[in-house]
Amino acid sequence: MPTPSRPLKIGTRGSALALAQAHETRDRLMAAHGLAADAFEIVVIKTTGDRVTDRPLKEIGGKGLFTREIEEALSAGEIDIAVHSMKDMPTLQPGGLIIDCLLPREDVRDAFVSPHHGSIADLPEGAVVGSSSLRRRAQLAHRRPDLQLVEFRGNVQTRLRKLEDGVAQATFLAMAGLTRLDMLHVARGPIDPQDMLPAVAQGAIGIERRESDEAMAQLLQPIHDVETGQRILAERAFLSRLDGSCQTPIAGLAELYDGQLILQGEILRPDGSEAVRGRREGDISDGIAMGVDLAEELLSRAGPGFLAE
Ligand SMILES: NCc1[nH]cc(CCC(=O)O)c1CC(=O)O
Repeated sequence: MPTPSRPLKIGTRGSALALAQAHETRDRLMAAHGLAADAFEIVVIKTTGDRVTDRPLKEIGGKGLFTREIEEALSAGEIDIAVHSMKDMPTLQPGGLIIDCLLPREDVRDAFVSPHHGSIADLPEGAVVGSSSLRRRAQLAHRRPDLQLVEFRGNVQTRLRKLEDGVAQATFLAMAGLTRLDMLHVARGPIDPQDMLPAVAQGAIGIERRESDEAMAQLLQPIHDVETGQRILAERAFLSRLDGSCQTPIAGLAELYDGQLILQGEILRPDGSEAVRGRREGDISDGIAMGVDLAEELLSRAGPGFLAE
């Protein structure tokens, strides 16, 4: 347990969104345990993904671009917990580390952002759309093959400036990130998940700890959201069976209705020429099996080589 002489160290990236997520985690821990802010220290860690901003993410390659340095600090005991966007997390954590605490999930949807157009359907033929997300690029190309796609990296402010400068007519951002940054006003609105199925774990914050750290497990337990955990488990089982890397356009969303789990998944060719989509419905306790099963169905319908572009 944190004491005034030894604050609990929360590791995070330094982006505005990452800091908002670290603060949300700290605030929930403060409320759950009646602790003051000075019982915590937020430790900002620069990752490879933060350092290299001039190249598309897929060129830098490798898993955990935004997480490796943070996990190294956690393993070394330099921090006590790490706060992550689950969307950016590889399906397997390094030995000795575990994520078994998920905060209540935010809006899972993507947002359409554009200065002059209200929706994807409103975009004129041949319009330029900026996105560095392989999934969003493939989904958009599938639906609107006439549009032109350009790489769009950088933080929210950078991307908005590019829109103002006319580099592109539209882009996409996660509703969750905009909400947490109090920037929902920049969005035209959310995109229905049936039109653009979100990334696996979009909108979910996960808290990683050392597996051996029982005191931390107890401290985190009251802020864990069980339903979010069940949904993320099914989505990540789906992703894991697809061996999803950041080179592959994959979307997945689990929702709970009346104690039933509904899982939707989609894989696409990077150029959007083909999309394969499926759905499973079952008992909440079968989430992992449903994820694996849906992945296998999509793989077999897609045929060999679909994901290896
Ligand atoms: N890959 C970057 C990233 N990781 C998590 C979010 C948004 C917040 C979330 O989905 O939890 C974003 C930005 C975006 O997609 O707009």
